[in-house]
Amino acid sequence: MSAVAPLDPPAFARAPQRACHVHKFGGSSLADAAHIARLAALVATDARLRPVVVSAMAGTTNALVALGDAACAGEDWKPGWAALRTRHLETADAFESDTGGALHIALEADLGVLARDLQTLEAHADARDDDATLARIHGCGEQLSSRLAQAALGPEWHRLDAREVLVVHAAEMGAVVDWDASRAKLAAWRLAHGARDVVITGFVARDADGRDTTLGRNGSDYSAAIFANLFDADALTIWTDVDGVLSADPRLVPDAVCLDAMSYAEACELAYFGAKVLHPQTLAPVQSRGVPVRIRNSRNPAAPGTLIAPEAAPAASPVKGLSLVRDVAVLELVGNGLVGVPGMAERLFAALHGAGVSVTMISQGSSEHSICCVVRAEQAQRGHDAIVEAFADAIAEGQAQGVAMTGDLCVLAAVGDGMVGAQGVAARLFDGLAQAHVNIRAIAQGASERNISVAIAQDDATRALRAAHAAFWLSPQTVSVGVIGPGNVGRALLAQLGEVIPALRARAGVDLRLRALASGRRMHLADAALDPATAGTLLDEAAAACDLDAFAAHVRGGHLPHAMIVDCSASDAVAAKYADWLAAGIHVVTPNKHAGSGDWQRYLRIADARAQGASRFLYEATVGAGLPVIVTLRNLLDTGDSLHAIDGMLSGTLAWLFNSYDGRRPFSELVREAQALGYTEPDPRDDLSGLDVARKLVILAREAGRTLSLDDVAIESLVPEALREVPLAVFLERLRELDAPMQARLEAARADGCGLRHIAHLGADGEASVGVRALPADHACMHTRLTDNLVQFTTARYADNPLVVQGPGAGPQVTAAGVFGDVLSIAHALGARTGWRHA
Ligand SMILES: NC(=O)C1=CN([C@@H]2O[C@H](COP(=O)(O)OP(=O)(O)OC[C@H]3O[C@@H](n4cnc5c(N)ncnc54)[C@H](O)[C@@H]3O)[C@@H](O)[C@H]2O)C=CC1
Ligand SMILES: N[C@@H](CC=O)C(=O)O
Repeated sequence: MSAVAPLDPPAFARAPQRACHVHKFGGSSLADAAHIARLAALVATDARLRPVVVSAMAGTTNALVALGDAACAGEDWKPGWAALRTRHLETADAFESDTGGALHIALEADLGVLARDLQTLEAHADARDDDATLARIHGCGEQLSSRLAQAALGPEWHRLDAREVLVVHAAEMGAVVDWDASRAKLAAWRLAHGARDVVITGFVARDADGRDTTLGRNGSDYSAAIFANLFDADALTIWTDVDGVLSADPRLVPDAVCLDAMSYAEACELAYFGAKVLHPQTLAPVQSRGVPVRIRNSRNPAAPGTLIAPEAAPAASPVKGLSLVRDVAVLELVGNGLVGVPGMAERLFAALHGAGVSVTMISQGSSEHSICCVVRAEQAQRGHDAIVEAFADAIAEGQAQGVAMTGDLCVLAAVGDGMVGAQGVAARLFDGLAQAHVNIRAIAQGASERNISVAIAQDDATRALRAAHAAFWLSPQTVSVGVIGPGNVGRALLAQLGEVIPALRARAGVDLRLRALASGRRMHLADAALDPATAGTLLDEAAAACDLDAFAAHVRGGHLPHAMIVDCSASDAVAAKYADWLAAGIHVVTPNKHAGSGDWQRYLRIADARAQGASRFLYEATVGAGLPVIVTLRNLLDTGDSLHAIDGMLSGTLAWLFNSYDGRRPFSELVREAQALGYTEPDPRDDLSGLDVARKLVILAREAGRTLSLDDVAIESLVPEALREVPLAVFLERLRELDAPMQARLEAARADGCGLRHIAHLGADGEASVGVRALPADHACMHTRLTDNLVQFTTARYADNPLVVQGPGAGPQVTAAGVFGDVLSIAHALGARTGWRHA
C-alpha cells in the first residue's frame, strides 16, 4: 500500500481513450432540481471524458450527521429521515419522466438502507461503536445526489459508487489512499463498464476489509482530486458558489478580490490557515501529477475562476491571500534556565504531542529565554497543563518561571509566493496593522518566506484583516468619504466628484469612496462606494434620521485606510463635532465658517485634536470660496513674512449686489436673485448683516496668529432692526423694507462722485471692521466684476504694493471646487507607504 500517489500508474489504467477532465460539484451546485439541471448543462459542452464527482445536496450531510446522532441517542430520527426523503423524491420528479420510475425506485432503496442503519443504531447500543454504519449514514447523501445527477445527465452516463473502487485507511493526518488497490479496482470497473462518462459519489470509500468509511468533512474535494489522479485527468474543475478564490473572506473584507491564479503552495498555505480554498489534503493527489485545478462558480459560469497550478504567474501584490484562524491561545514557557540548554523545545513539543494538542504557530526569540506557541483555544488548557507537568522539575528549581496562557487570540496569515526574496513585505504588513492600532502578540515566518503569521487579539481580527488587505491591495490614497449638507455647495461637490473620481483613481491612485451622506434630517450610510452623481436621491423619507456620531463612526469604521468628512452645511452643531472627529483620525474639510470663527476655546480644541488624531483640517473655501486666500496668507507667514493689514471685499454676495445695483431695480429684487444663484448664505441676513464677512475676517486673523473673535469686529448691518430677529420666511416677505434706505445711500454716494462697496479691514493693531463704504471711481474695489472678492495683504515684504488675490468669491461651483481642492491636497499627502522590491 502506498501513501503517496504513484507517478507511474499501471499501463491498463493509464490508457485514456481521450483527454479527461474531472468536474466536481459541491452541495451548493446541487441545491435543487434547477441546480442539478444546470450542472448537466455545464458539463455538456466538454468534449473530454468527464468523470463528475458530486457532493450531497446542500445541507444533506449535516442532516445525516444529526440523524445518526439522534439514533445513537435513542431519539426519534424518523421526521428528519422523512424530510430528507421528501426533498430527494420531489427533486427526482423533475427528472423522472426520463427514467421511467427507476430513479424513484433507486432512491427509495438508498433511503431504505439509511432507515435500516438508523434503526440498528437506535435499537442496538453495541452497533453504535461500528464506524462503518455511521459512515454509511453520513455518506448516504452522495448516493442520493449521484442518482439525481445521473438522471439529469442522461441515460448514456454511468454511475460509480466510489466505495466499489476507492480503498483507503485511516491515519493520524486523515484518510490515506491505497493507490495500487484503488487503481486496479477502477481499471476493472472501467473494463466492465466501458469508457463512458461517469457520475461518481464523493466523500465515500471503503477500507481494505471492505468496510464503509468516509474521507472526512469536506472530503468530496479530496475524492475529486483522487479520481483526477486515478483517471489520469488533464484537468480538475471544482464547481462551487463563489467566483473563485478570494484574497480574503469577503464577509469581513468587502474589497476582497478574486484571484486569477495561484500556485499549489499558495493554495495549501491558505487552506491550512482557514481560507475556504480547498480541503488541505485535496491538492496532494493532483500535485504529484501537476494537474491544474480550477475553482469556478456554477451560478456564474461566465467568470473564469481561479486556476491552481504548480506555478502561478507573479501578481501585482506579493501577498496572494490573507486568512484568519480564530479561537487560538498562546502558550509561553519562560525561564532563564532554558537559555542554551539543548532539548527544551523537544521536551515542550513532546508534551504537547503526548496531550494530543496541535500546534498552529511557533515563535522563539534568539535569546532562548522563552518559547511560545499558538494552539487551538479548546486545547489550550490541556496543552498548558502538559507543559507544566513536563517542566515541573525546572519550575520547582526556579530554572523556568512557568507557563503563561493567553486566550482570546487569532492568527492572521499573509500568504504568497511573491513574498519569497522580496524586501519590504513584512514592513508593509506591520505598517498596515500599526495604522489600524492593532497590537501584535507573536510573529512567525518560516524560511520558505511564503507565510507571515501574527497572533493578535480576537477583538482586533476584522480591523486587522481589513488593514492588512488595504495595505496590499488598495491604493494608500483610498479614503472613506462622508459628505454633510447636500445643498448648493454640497450638490455641486457631489457632481464634481462624480465626474472626476474615475480619472483620479486611474491617473493618480486617489481612490475617494463616498460612503455616507447626511442632510440636517436624514442620512444614508453604505459599505460600498455610492455614486456621487445620484447619491442625493438616497436622502428621501425612507432614509435614517441624521445622527452625526453614527455617521462619523461609519465613515471611520469602514475597511478603508483613511476617513474624511466634508461638511458643506452652515451648521454650528456640525462644527461642534470637528474636534472629536479629528481626534478620532478623521480628516475634515469644510466651507462652513463656524469652527474657524466661533468660540475661541473650541478653536483651540480643534487645533489639539488635529495633533492627537494625526488628521488634517482644511477650510480654504471659508474665505473667497475657490480663491487661494488662506493658502496665500499661510505661505506668506510660513516663509517668515509678517502681516500688517488685510483689506478688501470678502463677500461674493455683497460684491455682486453692489456691482449690480444702480438704482433701476430695487435692491430687494437683487437680493432674491443672489439667493437664487446660490451666492448667499442659507439665511441671506448673514451676508447683509455683515456677519458672514466678519467671520471671514476672524478666520484670516486667527490664521495670522491673532486671537480675534466676532465680538471684536465692528460690524455695520444692512438689515433693518425690525427684521433682524424675525423668521427667515417673514424676512424674505418683508425684503422690500431694505429698498428705501439703500436707494438713499446710493444717491448720497453718487452725489460725492462715489459708488458703494462692502469693505472689510483688519489693521496692524488688531482693529477690525466691516461695512458699506462710498469709494471713488478710481478705487481698486470699483474695478471688480460680478461676485469678485478682492483681498489685499499688506505685509513686511508687500508693504508698498500689497499682494492682491482677486476673483469670483461665491457660487456653488467655485466653492465646491475650493472644497474639492482641499480634499485632494489631503488625499495626495496620504501617498507615501513602504514599498517592496526583490533582492
Ligand atoms: N454658497 C456659496 O457661494 C458659499 C458657501 N459657503 C459655505 O458653504 C456652506 C453651504 O452653503 P450652501 O450650500 O450655499 O447652503 P445650503 O443652504 O444650500 O446647504 C446647506 C446644507 O446643509 C444641510 N444642513 C443644515 N443643517 C445641517 C445639520 N445640522 N446637519 C447636517 N446638515 C445640515 C442642509 O440640509 C443643506 O443641505 C455654508 O457654510 C456656506 O457658508 C462658503 C463659500 C461660498
Ligand atoms: N455668502 C457668501 C458665500 C461665501 O462665503 C458670500 O457671498 O461671500
